[in-house]
Parts: sequence; structure tokens; C-alpha cells
Amino acid sequence: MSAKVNDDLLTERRKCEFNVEELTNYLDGGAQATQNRRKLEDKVLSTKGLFDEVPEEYLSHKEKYENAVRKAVVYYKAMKEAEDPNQTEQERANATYRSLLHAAVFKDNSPFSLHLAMFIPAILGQADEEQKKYWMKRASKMEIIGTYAQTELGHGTFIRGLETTATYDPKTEEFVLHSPTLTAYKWWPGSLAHTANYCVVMAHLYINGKSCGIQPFIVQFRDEETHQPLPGIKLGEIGAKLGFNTVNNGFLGFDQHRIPRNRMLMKNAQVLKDGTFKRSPNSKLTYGTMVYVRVVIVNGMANQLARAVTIAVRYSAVRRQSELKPDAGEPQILDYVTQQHKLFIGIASSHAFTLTAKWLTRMYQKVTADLEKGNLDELPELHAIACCLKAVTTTDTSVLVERSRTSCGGHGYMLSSNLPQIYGLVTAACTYEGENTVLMLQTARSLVKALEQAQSGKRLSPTMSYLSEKVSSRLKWDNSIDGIVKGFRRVAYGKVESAMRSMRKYVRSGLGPEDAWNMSSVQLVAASEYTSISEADIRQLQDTYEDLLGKIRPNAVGLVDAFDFRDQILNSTLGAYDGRVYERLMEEALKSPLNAEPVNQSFHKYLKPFMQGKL
Ligand SMILES: CC/C=C\C/C=C\C/C=C\C/C=C\C/C=C\C/C=C/C(=O)SCCNC(=O)CCNC(=O)[C@H](O)C(C)(C)COP(=O)(O)OP(=O)(O)OC[C@H]1O[C@@H](n2cnc3c(N)ncnc32)[C@H](O)[C@@H]1OP(=O)(O)O
Ligand SMILES: Cc1cc2nc3c(=O)[nH]c(=O)nc-3n(C[C@H](O)[C@H](O)[C@H](O)COP(=O)(O)OP(=O)(O)OC[C@H]3O[C@@H](n4cnc5c(N)ncnc54)[C@H](O)[C@@H]3O)c2cc1C
Repeated sequence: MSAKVNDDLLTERRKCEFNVEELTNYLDGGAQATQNRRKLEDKVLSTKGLFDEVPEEYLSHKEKYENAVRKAVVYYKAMKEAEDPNQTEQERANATYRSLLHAAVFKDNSPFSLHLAMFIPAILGQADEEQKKYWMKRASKMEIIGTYAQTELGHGTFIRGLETTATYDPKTEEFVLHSPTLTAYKWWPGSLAHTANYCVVMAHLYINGKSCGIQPFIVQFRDEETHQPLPGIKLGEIGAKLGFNTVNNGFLGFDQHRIPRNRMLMKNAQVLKDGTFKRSPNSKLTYGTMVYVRVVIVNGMANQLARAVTIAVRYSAVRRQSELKPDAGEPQILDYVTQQHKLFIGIASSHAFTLTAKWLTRMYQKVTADLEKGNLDELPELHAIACCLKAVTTTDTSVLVERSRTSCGGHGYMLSSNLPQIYGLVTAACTYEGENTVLMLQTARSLVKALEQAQSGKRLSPTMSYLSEKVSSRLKWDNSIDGIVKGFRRVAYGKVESAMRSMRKYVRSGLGPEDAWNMSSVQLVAASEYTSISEADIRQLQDTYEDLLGKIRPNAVGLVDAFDFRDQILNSTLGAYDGRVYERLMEEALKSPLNAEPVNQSFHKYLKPFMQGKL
């Protein structure tokens, strides 16, 4: 018999003014997609051995990893078996697009995540047809487990500064991989330490002493039978982190490690047997895997943020605290407008990121199809947009997840709420796949170029077209959506123009272009991410805003119910559908090993002699 649902949550659900299932269907891409997702979740989550006997937080660092590998093999097998052979690729993609199934199994991400998130995309995007056929067969069947090894101890952002070398030896038709310094060691790749046995390595190619730029190589680094590191390979784990502690991030050093010529992924650039180098049509095509993952991250942020606000809004409907009016009893904390302000932006942002992710994915698919036909025209715009949206969505999601945590008071600080772990997952994305400041500066680079083109009368790409609108600075905008958008476009234009004026001022003062860029870089980042509107209009918008909060209030629980996260995926004492918060907090607390006995052994060993002055 299912447990009794909290009365306040029942009331909230009765108050809701819209059809929750309809919104769920919309988010999934239709009623059938909702059904497919639920069917997949039912199948996979009914698999034995997927969940923890002891809560992960009470395991050691090593036990956490070993437990995660145990679950990863069960999970991956269950996912494979749950695949419906009659489903189209698109239906399968839709069923997983919104599902955070892995979050029900791994609070801190899977040791296989890089295999699926980067190793396979790198093969698909960087291998020639013959290589793709061979490696995809092995990788898709998990005969091998891979990762993506680009970052080094000494370099993450500056890819052209990577020190790992790949020197072509025409006599043996091999590449010699070498880490000339400690800072050249690959450092950070997920699964690298003890899980994977292959990786795509980004290394500096040299032929006859000449630099041929950064190229991708598929490298085996562990024996497939014994899992021992191969000769000339130094491997290890980089240590405990804020989060991602079951992702097994590692380090790898090469000592004159030889690989066959056909291990360089040769879709874009090629090395012939005699050492002839055939250059890529665009050297940045090698960076394609990063563009792909940045696109995926935007959708991932939408889902993770939705999970956090679901937990916080349901808890805020159950938690009663303080006194809003004398003798009126303790109100639900969701009735405080400050609480609504903290949480409703998170609901709206998750929807905004979902729609943005869909738009960006379509743009990525179009540009990738064009690249296949040799048309690179829209690659720069895709790069700029992917950089901006990855940076903005990860920054905003980190802020909003942390705000969801602090809006739940002390209970939000409990690991059993799962809000700290969700924060650990999303805040990592501000750094990986391109540190956010660096990516915003990439976008700024495109904005400055676009404004210069606009000022010389050239046509701009659709996403930059606001820079060619001669919008009057005395524009008055109203509270309509159109008016607000016009206002934001006007201010965004002003930010880019101001940054450019600043750079020109520095150049006139005698600085070189690079120093002028650096001196203006704070403004350049603001131009890429930040748009604010002038003081006078904030008051007008503020009234509208507070009015909107009131309109959302009766529907808040319905809006998060529509995300349709089952309890196992929320994995939270505060966010369960039935709202039995206090019973769950106690149930989880009693699982602490410290509660197995009333007096801990440290009393007799340390406390008692200490208090009796015997230590
Ligand atoms: C479970 C997780 C929970 C929540 C998260 C949800 C979803 C996540 C989904 C998947 C992830 C899950 C698991 C994986 C977790 C972690 C994996 C992490 C992997 C990594 O971090 S891999 C390493 C990533 N590293 C980087 O991104 C490095 C960033 N640096 C760069 O990109 C370049 O160095 C930089 C900054 C662009 C500068 O390079 P460079 O100096 O050479 O370029 P310039 O600035 O001079 O520009 C030259 C020219 O080239 C253009 N350009 C640059 N980059 C690109 C590109 N990628 N594509 C196209 N064009 C590019 C640039 O615009 C210039 O053009 P111009 O001269 O102006 O015409
Ligand atoms: C959880 C996690 C997982 C990861 N997984 C992988 C993986 O699987 N594979 C992989 O290859 N890498 C991985 N990484 C590494 C990640 O890609 C790098 O950390 C990232 O690219 C940043 O590089 P860095 O750490 O060397 O920082 P740096 O590049 O040294 O940056 C440090 C600071 O300097 C600033 N800075 C640097 N350059 C500039 C500039 N030009 N202008 C202005 N400011 C600048 C940055 O903004 C930042 O604040 C992972 C990282 C994390 C945190």
C-alpha cells in the first residue's frame, strides 16, 4: 500500500490550474514519447543490483568507485536490453533526451560517462569511414571502454599549447607518443585511471621535425585481457574532488609509446605512409567533439535544474515555518514571496534551457550536415553560439541549483536531499568542455567581428543580426514580450559597442591590439553573457514580475510535477512525490553506520581518558 501523501501537497495538486500530463507530454515531445520514456524507466529501474545497499556517502573513496563500476555494468546491460528494437533512432533519442535515468543509479556520475559522452562522439566526428566502421563496432558493444584525453597537467584551455607529442616514424609507419615533461601528462580525463583501456588522445603531430598541429589519435593504454598498463604508459587517479568522485578521472604519461599509423583519426587531416601530411580543410574541425558536447551540456543543464527545483518546490510546499500574520499559524514557506522569487526563476530557466537546447541541437545537426558536404560557412557561428550557451546555462544552473539548496534551510545541506550532489555535478560543467570565461571570450571575438561587419554595411548571420539594427538609443519599450526583447537587444548592442569603444580607446593610447583586448576583456565577457536594462524600466518590470509570481504560486507544484521525475531519479529525502519529508530524513539518518551502536568506541579509546585527565 503506497504511503499517505502529505496533505499540503494534496491541496497544491488540487489547486493546480492546468493539465500536468499535457505539459509532461509537451516536454517529452508528445504523449507517445512520454509513454516510451516511462516504459524505458520502468524496465531499467526494475533491474536487480542497480541500487546501493549502503548509501554511497558512507563508503570510502575506493569503495565508492568499485560500487559504481558494479552498478555501471548492470545499468549498461539493462539499458541495452530495454532498447525497443521497433523504435526509430529518433524515438530512442527522445526517450532518453529528458530522462535522467543514470541519476537514479549514480548520485555522482558513472565511470562509463566519458565512453558515451566523448569517446564515441570523437570516433564519429574524427575517424575516416574505415576507422569508424572498425572502432564503432567495438565501442558500441562495449568490447572496449574509452575516454577523451586532451587536457594536460599544464594546459587545459590553450589547446595549441598542449605538450604531448606524436612523432611520425616513416621507417616503421608508426607514431611515437611522448610526454616530454610532467606538465605534459594527460590529467583529468574521466574513466582514465582504472576503468578505460582506450582513449582518443589529442597530441601535437610532428613529421620530419615540422609541426602539423594538434591531431586526434586512438590509443590503447591497458591490456585487454589483464588490464595492466601497456609498456611506456604511466597511469593513475588524480584524487578526490568536489564531485565526480566515481568518474575515475586520471592521469596518463607516455614514454616513447609507439602506435600504428592507422591510429591517427584521419577524417579531417591525413598522414600517408611516406609521411606526407594532408592538411584539414579547417584546423578547428579537430575541435568538433567539444562543440558537440557543449551542445549536449545545454540540455543536460535543463534536466539537472528541473530536478533541483522539483526537490525545492515540493519541500517548500510541505515545510511550514514562522508566522506571516499573527495567530494565523505557520504558513507554507512557499507562501513567502522571497521563496517564490528564489525558486520560480529556476522553473522558468529550466524550460528556457530545454527550448534553447532543442534549437541549438537543430543548428548543430544542420551545420554538421553542411560540413559533410564541405560547406564550413556556418561553423564559426555554431562555435560562438555553442560557447555562449554552454557558458550561460552552466553558470545560471549552478547559481539556481545552489539557490534551490539554500532555500531548503538545513535540510538542503544534507546529502540525503541530493541537492549538494546535483550542485557538484552542474558546477563542474562551468569548467569542463571549456572554462566559461574562455568560452565567453570566444563569443565576444565573434560579436566584435560582427559589429565591425555591420558598421561597414555587411549582412550578418541571424543570431548576430541585432548588431545591425539601427535601434534608437531613446527607444521606449513597454512591458510586452516584444517590448522586453527589443529592450534587451538594444542593451546587448550597447554592451558590444561599449567594449569596442574601449578597445579603440586603448589602441589610440598606444597599446597593441592584444593588450587592448585584454584591458577590455571584462566588458567583452559582459557583452557576451550579460544584458541588463536601465533603472527606470526595472521598477515597471518589477511590478509585473511580482504580479507574475502570484500567478505562478498556485501552479508551482503542478509545474514541477510536470517534469515527471520519479522518486528514484530525484533520489532525495526532500523531493519525493508523497512529501513525507520528515519520515524520510529519519529513515536515511538511521542508515548512518554511526547509528549502529549507542556508544562509539572512540569514547572508551579517547573521550573518557581525555575527560578524566588521563591523556
Ligand atoms: C552527468 C553530468 C551532469 C550534468 C551535466 C549535464 C550534461 C553533460 C553532458 C555530457 C558531459 C558528461 C560527462 C562528461 C564530463 C566531462 C567531460 C569533459 C571533457 C573535457 O573537458 S574535454 C577538454 C575540453 N577543453 C576545452 O574545451 C578547451 C577550451 N579551449 C579551446 O576551445 C581553445 O583553446 C580556444 C579557447 C578556442 C582558443 O583556441 P585558439 O587560441 O587556438 O583559438 P583562437 O582563439 O586563436 O581562435 C582561432 C580561430 O578558431 C576558431 N575556433 C576556436 N575553437 C573552435 C571550435 N571548437 N570550433 C570552431 N572554430 C573554433 C575561433 O573562433 C577563431 O576563429 P577566427 O580566427 O576568429 O575566425
Ligand atoms: C569534472 C571535470 C571533468 C573533466 N573531464 C575531462 C576529460 O574527460 N577530458 C579532458 O581532456 N579534460 C577534462 N577536464 C579538464 C577541463 O577540460 C579543463 O579543466 C578546462 O578545459 C580548463 O582548463 P584548466 O583546468 O587547465 O584551466 P586553465 O585553462 O588553466 O584556466 C584557469 C583560469 O585561467 C583563465 N584563463 C585561461 N585562459 C584564459 C584566456 N585566454 N583569457 C582569460 N582567462 C583565461 C580561465 O578563465 C580560468 O579562470 C575535466 C575537468 C573537470 C573539472
